[in-house]
Amino acid sequence: MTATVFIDGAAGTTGLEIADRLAGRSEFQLVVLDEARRKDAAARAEALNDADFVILCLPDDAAREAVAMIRNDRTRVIDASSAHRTSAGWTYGLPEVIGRKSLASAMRVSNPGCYPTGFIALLAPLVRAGLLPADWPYICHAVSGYSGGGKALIGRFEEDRDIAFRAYGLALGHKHVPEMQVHAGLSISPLFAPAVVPAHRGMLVEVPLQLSVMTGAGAPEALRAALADFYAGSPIVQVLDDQPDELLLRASMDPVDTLSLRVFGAKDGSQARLVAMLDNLGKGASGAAVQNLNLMAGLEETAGLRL
Ligand SMILES: NC(=O)C1=CN([C@@H]2O[C@H](COP(=O)(O)OP(=O)(O)OC[C@H]3O[C@@H](n4cnc5c(N)ncnc54)[C@H](OP(=O)(O)O)[C@@H]3O)[C@@H](O)[C@H]2O)C=CC1
Ligand SMILES: CC(=O)N[C@@H](CCC(=O)OP(=O)(O)O)C(=O)O
Repeated sequence: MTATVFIDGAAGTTGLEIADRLAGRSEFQLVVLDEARRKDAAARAEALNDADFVILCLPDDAAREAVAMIRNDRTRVIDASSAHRTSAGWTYGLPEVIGRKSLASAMRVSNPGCYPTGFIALLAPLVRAGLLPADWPYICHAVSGYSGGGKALIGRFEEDRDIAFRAYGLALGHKHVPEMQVHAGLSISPLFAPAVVPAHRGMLVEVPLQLSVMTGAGAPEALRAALADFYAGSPIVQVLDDQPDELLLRASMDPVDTLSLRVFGAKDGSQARLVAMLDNLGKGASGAAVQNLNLMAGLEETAGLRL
């Protein structure tokens, strides 16, 4: 049977990439509101209540409003915004970490933030395994392509070609910090230092570790082996054991829905750098939404993905 899918916010950056990944899929029929009606509350309420699946690709407040407009107990929701990522009653849509079975019956799924996807994928398995402490003040550095900020940031970077690097979140308390703490299983809020580079897509998320002063922490090789073991068999998350001298984000990067994890270690084992690379619009947003939709619909999780 064909399930109907309504993307609320379909004209935005994430919505368009989800529609790309669903194009040609016979299992789903996309419901599209034309330009004149896509922000019309009555038209949206009707589409939200008629669809089998709704994917919210909206700013947080509009996502909360959309959820409130659903007046039935049948429509299943994937919210790409950060409105519900630590909310009770919502399943966090990182299947590799929370378990694929949780997605199968979930009615409300919160798609992870792009940066938290890398951070949580690196830390959650290691904290769970006792190879890294839960009570540690972790720091996360990250750089993102400008599409991570949606239409507004794309417009800004495409207008001002002179921006070479944009450090932001300088007031601390970035909106991703709560989900990073909760879903990595940390008792201390991590310090998050994000930046944007003049590339459309792609991101690198790093957690540097002073292992020698972290009581009970595993050696870099043990951390790498534990991640490889945890993600063994995943078609999407790859744990690489190459040790390149540099990691490059390319401005010409094509869309991709994989997530690559690496552990770099000092020769004496005293320090390590955990590094995740992903496409903010792939596993960081639209690819993850389609993976979650597949699992919710009981389909192969990689259907339609760019692997
Ligand atoms: N970009 C990324 O890499 C990621 C984005 N996300 C999240 O996904 C969500 C969408 O982000 P993104 O696609 O980047 O943002 P965009 O700004 O590119 O798109 C948002 C879309 O929502 C539309 N919109 C805003 N308010 C309403 C409303 N009340 N009713 C209907 N449509 C509305 C906008 O309309 P208009 O076109 O008129 O402005 C726009 O088309 C956000 O919550 C974002 O934080 C999550 C992970 C990564
Ligand atoms: C480069 C950039 O601006 N990135 C966005 C995060 C993108 C993302 O993960 O989306 P959510 O807002 O849904 O969490 C930011 O830092 O706010």
